[in-house]
Amino acid sequence: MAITVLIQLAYPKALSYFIDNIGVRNDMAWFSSLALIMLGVLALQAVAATARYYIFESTGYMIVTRIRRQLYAALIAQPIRFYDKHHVGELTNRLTADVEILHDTLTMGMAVSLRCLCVFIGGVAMLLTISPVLCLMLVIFLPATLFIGKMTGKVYRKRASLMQDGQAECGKVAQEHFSNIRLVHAFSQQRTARARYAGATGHALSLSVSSSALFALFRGGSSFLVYLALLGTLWFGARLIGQGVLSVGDLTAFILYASMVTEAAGAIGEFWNAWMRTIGATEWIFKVINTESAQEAAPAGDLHLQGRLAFEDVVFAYPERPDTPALNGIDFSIAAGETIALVGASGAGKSTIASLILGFYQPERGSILFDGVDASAMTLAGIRSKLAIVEQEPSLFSGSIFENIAFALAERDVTLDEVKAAARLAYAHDFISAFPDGYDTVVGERGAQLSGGQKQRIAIARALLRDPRILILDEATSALDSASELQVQRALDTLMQGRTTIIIAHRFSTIVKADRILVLEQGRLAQQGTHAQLVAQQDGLYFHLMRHQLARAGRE
Ligand SMILES: Nc1ncnc2c1ncn2[C@@H]1O[C@H](COP(=O)(O)OP(=O)(O)OP(=O)(O)O)[C@@H](O)[C@H]1O
Repeated sequence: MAITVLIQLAYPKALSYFIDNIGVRNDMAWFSSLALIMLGVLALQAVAATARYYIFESTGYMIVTRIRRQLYAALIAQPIRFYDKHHVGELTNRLTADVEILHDTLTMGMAVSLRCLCVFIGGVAMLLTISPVLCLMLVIFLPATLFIGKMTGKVYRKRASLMQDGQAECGKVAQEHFSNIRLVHAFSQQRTARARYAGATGHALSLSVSSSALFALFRGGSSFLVYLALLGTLWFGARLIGQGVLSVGDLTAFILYASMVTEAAGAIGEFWNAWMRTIGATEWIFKVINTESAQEAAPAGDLHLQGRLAFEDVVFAYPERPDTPALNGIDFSIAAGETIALVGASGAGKSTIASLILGFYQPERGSILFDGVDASAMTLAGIRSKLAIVEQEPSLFSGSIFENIAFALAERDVTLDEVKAAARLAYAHDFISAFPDGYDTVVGERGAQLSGGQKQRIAIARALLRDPRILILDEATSALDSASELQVQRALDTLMQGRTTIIIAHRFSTIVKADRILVLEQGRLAQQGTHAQLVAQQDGLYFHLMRHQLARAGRE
């Protein structure tokens, strides 16, 4: 950068020397060698500019990648309540678009403004050496340009933050419709989807357009001031030449330096605006990176659990609905190896109990105990290393079947033999082996290339590989065909053997088989006992629920 700036600054002076000697020297060979020297210098400048461009661009990419990784790590570490507030589409947009803004500012913006600052300082020094009197002309206009830049910069910063929020909203709307594309088509909601996206992009557009108006005003105003300054210099310079104080070459050099300096001042002002825009747009990123939860979670440690679990007077409300407790004074204990069915109407709090066991949220009051020890006295990673969940709609990643099963163990590499052993126990080995690529079969996004029963058996194999002490099963409400159902049930029976199991149960057969049933009603524990004990209480909620379920089964 130093080379390019020095050459840029030397150029008008050389030109002035050239012009003033045209009339004095009449030696073509001298002119030719001077022109050759200038050509060489210009070539050197081109090489230096290329190197500068490369260094800034590549450094910018490295910084942006680093920030993107830090943001991703911070997002992944955020507690589940963060994801209740922020939509996936919004977050992916922040990860790409917001971070990208940094790249432009950090690369060309930074390179240009640093160069401009050097050119500005050097140019002012050259102007002063040529004619301090003429400099007065510029002194009147420069502060005005800088002032405009500073004022607009402040407004930009606020606007940029709003603009990025608008873009994030667009990402959220798009992602929501893409991920529910089957539903959108099935309900012929393409037009609504288009309208919602048009609404979101329209809002983002109006924010961008009003920012462009501000930018245009800044550009127009500062370029008017620049030309006004040059015109004044020309007028005043002509008078100085008439008085014999200044040569034509000096005035030419002065004008070149003056335009260099004003251009540099304008570019610095523009960079200032861009910088403010970047700060505004990236405020959110750094806020997330610096949150406490973004810090590395405590390691799992070597926790030994038998699998006893207890809730003691647990009260909990979701952060989004602080005034409506989802659980209210829940009290129960489960012995190691016991199978518990959680039953209750929709919204009674079954999934919330599972979320609290998994440490997705912390109780507001009361405690959760593992083997008699309060969960708050253990590390979350330690507790989770002893837990596994099989979801209602098993989540699979778009990688291979091997990767999806091996996902169970984050802390160490898993061998193919271990994965195969888990798949065999989950009755999944046969169908996996029947695929041409076996365990390397790619399952498609969210496991789209597998049947419901196959996905469930892969999820069961994953849980088996984890070898948990406590197992949480969210029973699928949608029925599989009977052959598939049988295989899934056999796989589940293997998985549950010797483990404490909490089932969010929907099927009669599962509920009846459980060692104990916890009946929930609007966040409270209404009843608990075995099936036989509970059906005996004919005025109880369980009796009512079962009658309802059996009547429905009869109708089906
Ligand atoms: N993330 C959330 N934010 C705010 N409220 C929530 C959230 N998840 C659930 N709730 C509310 O908490 C209450 C208990 O919900 P929960 O999902 O535990 O019920 P459930 O018994 O599992 O229901 P279902 O059988 O329908 O899955 C409900 O009133 C529900 O609306």
